[in-house]
Amino acid sequence: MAHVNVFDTTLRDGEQSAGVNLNRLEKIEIAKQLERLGVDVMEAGFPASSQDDFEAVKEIANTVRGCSVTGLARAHRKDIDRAWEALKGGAEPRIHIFLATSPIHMTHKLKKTPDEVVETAVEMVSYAKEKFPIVQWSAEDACRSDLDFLVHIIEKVIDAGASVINLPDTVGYTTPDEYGKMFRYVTENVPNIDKVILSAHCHNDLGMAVSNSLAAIENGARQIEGTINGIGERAGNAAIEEIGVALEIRKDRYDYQTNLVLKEIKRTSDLVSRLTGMMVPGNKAVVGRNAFAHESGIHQDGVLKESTTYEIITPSMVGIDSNRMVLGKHSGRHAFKEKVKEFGFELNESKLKEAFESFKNLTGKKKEVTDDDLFAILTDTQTEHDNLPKYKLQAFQVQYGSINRPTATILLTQPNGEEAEKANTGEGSVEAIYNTLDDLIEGDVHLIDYQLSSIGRGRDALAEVHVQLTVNGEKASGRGSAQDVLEASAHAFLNAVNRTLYREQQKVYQKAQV
Ligand SMILES: CC(=O)SCCNC(=O)CCNC(=O)[C@H](O)C(C)(C)COP(=O)(O)OP(=O)(O)OC[C@H]1O[C@@H](n2cnc3c(N)ncnc32)[C@H](O)[C@@H]1OP(=O)(O)O
Ligand SMILES: CC(C)C(=O)C(=O)O
Ligand SMILES: [Mg+2]
Repeated sequence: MAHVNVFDTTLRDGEQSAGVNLNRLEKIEIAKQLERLGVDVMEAGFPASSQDDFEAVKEIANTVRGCSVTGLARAHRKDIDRAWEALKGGAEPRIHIFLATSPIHMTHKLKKTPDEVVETAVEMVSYAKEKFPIVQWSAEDACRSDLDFLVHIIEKVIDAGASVINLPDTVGYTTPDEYGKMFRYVTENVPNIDKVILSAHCHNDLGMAVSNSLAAIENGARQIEGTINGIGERAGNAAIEEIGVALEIRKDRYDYQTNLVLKEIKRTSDLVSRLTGMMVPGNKAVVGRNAFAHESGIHQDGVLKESTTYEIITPSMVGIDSNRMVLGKHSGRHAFKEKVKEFGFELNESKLKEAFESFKNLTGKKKEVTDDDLFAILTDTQTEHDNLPKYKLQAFQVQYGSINRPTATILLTQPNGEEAEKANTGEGSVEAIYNTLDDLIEGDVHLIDYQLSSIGRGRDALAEVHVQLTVNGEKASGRGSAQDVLEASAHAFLNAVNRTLYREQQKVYQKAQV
């Protein structure tokens, strides 16, 4: 099995993401985590670009011992000198010099002829080699370069002392087939190519960075460059976690290994996301919030029966505790039943049906039904007495205006099964509801205490109301939850009244037993 080095450039190309600016301490924290992740080389920055970057690269080089630390430099003596000052204390000082080789870059940006570019590259690699034991040279914009020119310049820089040659797809233009062929061509045509490691560095402008990196490996690359979460210039770089997991999951096809500790992926991803402020999209491969989440009933049923039906990666492999069954509009009974069990409830068939209906009802109103919501539904269903005569809210309407007295109209099923409707007013909407319920309920009911809280957060969080009443002089408490505060208030009131009804019936039953 061939070994592929992982070269992480989160702290250099990743930091080039528009809007990202890491301070020294943040860079060091990420560097320590990259070491834990098992990368072989980390590019800590571009020392000549600023004093801050210089300090960060220096501190990382002097601290990290588990992998090689490198820094970027243009083909300029002063960039190379600065890089040496920053990196010389490292375990294995290594420099990364780049110079563009495509006609577009040479003509318009560098304003140099191809011969001048070869001359500069050779001169700078030789100069760097006087200081650094390892010199990596990159042919910037390699994919839009003339292949025979690439072969020529690569041969020269190897002779000048480069030990790693990187062929970047700087603008994310290439396809896997083309990128693979470029590596093959270079391998077959550069006479001294066996003296170096070939490296792939892909950008994601056309969404092919990971596929291109894998194609490069299959065609001779023994180092892949990328970033955590795929952050980087423009649309980003190849995501290292995706390449690492693809090599592992498809080892039937890719006979290569890396030193990556896959279990560290989740933590690394979280840390990079938090410190850079680059949020990971929910559907991002391997580390997205939904990467191990199942919402549709058929998938949930399949995964509950056998996880491999719909999961090709085990969450624990990348440091995620477990998959997630998201209960939502598309979920079915199997997953719901499982959640009921997980929460420790034992519902009989009719209660299970009732709870499932309440849940499905809620999915029509809320984007995501959270565990807290579900817990509330299940607690309500579990603690509701079956088949007992009770008051049940059928429908209600509240009219509220800043200048009118609020009015509630309520339709209720009574314990005898008949329906009754009434309307009344109050100082506020809740009081209007309670006054109306009072009119509809037999007996003397007084509200002693009312408390409102929300279950979970966000605009669509469920409301939970707890009340204390006296019903015919007896204290009773009640609880109700609903998406609407007024509906939760009505449920809580009726819940307390129904509890006193239940107590009455228990007393009658106990007397009959005696
Ligand atoms: C593909 C990549 O990701 S390359 C890395 C890109 N990263 C960055 O640019 C981030 C850090 N960069 C910086 O802080 C600044 O650009 C600096 C400090 C490096 C240079 O700043 P300035 O001196 O103001 O130059 P500026 O950035 O405007 O222009 C770049 C200059 O470098 C030259 N240049 C570009 N690449 C190279 C190279 N590989 N070797 C030598 N010179 C180069 C350009 O031709 C231009 O030269 P000119 O001034 O003679 O026209
Ligand atoms: C500096 C080089 C390697 C680079 O980032 C690129 O070409 O994308
Ligand atoms: Mg790049």
